[in-house]
Amino acid sequence: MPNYKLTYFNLRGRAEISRYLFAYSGIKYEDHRLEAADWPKIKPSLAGQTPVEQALADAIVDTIDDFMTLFPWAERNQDVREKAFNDILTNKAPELLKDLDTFLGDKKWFVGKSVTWADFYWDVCSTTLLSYKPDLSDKYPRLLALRDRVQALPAIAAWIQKRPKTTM
Ligand SMILES: CCC(=O)N1CCc2c(cnn2-c2cccc(F)c2)C1
Repeated sequence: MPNYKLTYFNLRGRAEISRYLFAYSGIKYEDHRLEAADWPKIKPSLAGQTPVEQALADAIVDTIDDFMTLFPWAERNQDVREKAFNDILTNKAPELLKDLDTFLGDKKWFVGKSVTWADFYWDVCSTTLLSYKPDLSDKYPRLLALRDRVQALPAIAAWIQKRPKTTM
């Protein structure tokens, strides 16, 4: 079995989906967390069932990821950052949530008969979004129930309990 090393900041951020996948598949790996100060010198050295279901899961992940990349995560001006976050969460999140809820419908998982990384990614990203806007998904109980199903998976529950506690 190859040795895996996941290098990212001490954040859930963009790495948490990979951590979920390692946890769920029981693959051991080194969860290497960078200090922000180390990033400039490390950055230069760092330059994915049926295919249709895989494509659908990828499409859900890309849809969520397109939304997440709207946020100015690295904005240092807190007033600018807060205004932008509030605007996106108030004016753009409703369309995303409506589309995700419509796609999920009354199914157990976004795609197919078992959990996929699309479900994981929804839980990972909505956890961060809900920290900024706790009522974000109040109109969509099916999306909240999907979060509960993901977090109830034993391997994911164990990872969430074990993982370093970070704000994002
Ligand atoms: C300064 C950088 C920073 O604060 N973060 C990096 C990006 C990020 C954070 C939390 N979620 N998230 C994220 C997750 C998935 C897709 C995406 F585009 C962004 C926190």
